[in-house]
Amino acid sequence: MSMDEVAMVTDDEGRSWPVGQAQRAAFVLADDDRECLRAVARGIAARHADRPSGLHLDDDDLMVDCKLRMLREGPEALVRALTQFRYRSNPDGVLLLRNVPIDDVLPPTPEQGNYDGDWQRLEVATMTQLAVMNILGDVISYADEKAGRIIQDVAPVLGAEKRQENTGSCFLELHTEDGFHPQRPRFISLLALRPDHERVALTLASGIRRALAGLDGGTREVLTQPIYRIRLASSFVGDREDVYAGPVPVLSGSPSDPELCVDFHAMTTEDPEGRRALASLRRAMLTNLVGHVLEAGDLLIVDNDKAVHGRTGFAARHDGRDRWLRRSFAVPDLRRSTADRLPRSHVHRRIFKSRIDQSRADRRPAYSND
Ligand SMILES: O=C(O)CCC(=O)C(=O)O
Ligand SMILES: [Fe+2]
Repeated sequence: MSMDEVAMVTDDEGRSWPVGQAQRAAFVLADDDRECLRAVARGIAARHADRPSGLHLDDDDLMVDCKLRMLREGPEALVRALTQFRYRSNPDGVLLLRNVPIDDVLPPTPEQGNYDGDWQRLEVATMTQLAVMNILGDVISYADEKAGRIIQDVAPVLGAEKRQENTGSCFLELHTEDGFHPQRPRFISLLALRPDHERVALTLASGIRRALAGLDGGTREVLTQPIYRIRLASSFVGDREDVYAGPVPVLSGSPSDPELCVDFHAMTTEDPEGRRALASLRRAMLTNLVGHVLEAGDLLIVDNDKAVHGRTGFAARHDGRDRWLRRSFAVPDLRRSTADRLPRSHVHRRIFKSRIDQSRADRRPAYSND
């Protein structure tokens, strides 16, 4: 799509919304900076070449190395842009990096949504993403989700088309990532290895800084009340539909520049005013959408405190060349979750245990379905 073109998005209620270009917040790496970053990634990979596959990437020393090498040898303009985004965010709450290095030869898109091959076959993409995330914050993952993988795969899974999670391929409603989690990510990155065949899957985002102007004072006030509950994502609890976190407010922090935690699919409230306020917020956020069809080498960073994100539908072919993104998370301070991680691990322990698990466990999880 060109800079001027405006796409339309139809949500799952059949209403259409215009989409601006996420490219207005794009940072395009110069070719020599891309090659510089590739060399940084390969250097890190070479020093950690012996790491086995599996949960190989969950190691403090690897994260230390990523940060150090990026600061010492990475492209200065990129480190500057990432650091500024960390401090200041921007009106749309997204930063699109383009011309990011990835591996020349890619394995087939994983059919079951998880890449189980050797990480070394994706060493450039893997270490580039970790290098970027280590400038934005402290990398974290969640044991409940995709087995706690530090880098997760986002690919369409046969039979999951209608799911409101990243294995699906229907319209994915706007959401804060893991808004129900006590240590939800501050930043999410989505690095594209392959776009969808027809290049119609628009990754969408909308920033609260823009949407706030569309909300009257009364609505803002209601949204700051802790009256909302969020259903835990199916990626955490499987088919259970009755596990909720909260109550929480939708808006918090500075009244003029608030933080946002919302999910237009999984959030509910019993309060009628609260429901009206949520509907107004959804309209305001859909009025301020930006979107981008992620191409190979595009890395979209979402500020998960300032923006919601989602995706339009697309058709998967299951031919090994379907859309394939890789995702990772960062929090501002890993130490906040010390009690919930093993020493030197960046994987947060499970927050959900089924009733059967609980009868075996001594310690209560943060949420349960009791
Ligand atoms: O597929 C996309 O573009 C976004 C998926 C998503 O919301 C996620 O993986 O968190
Ligand atoms: Fe998401």
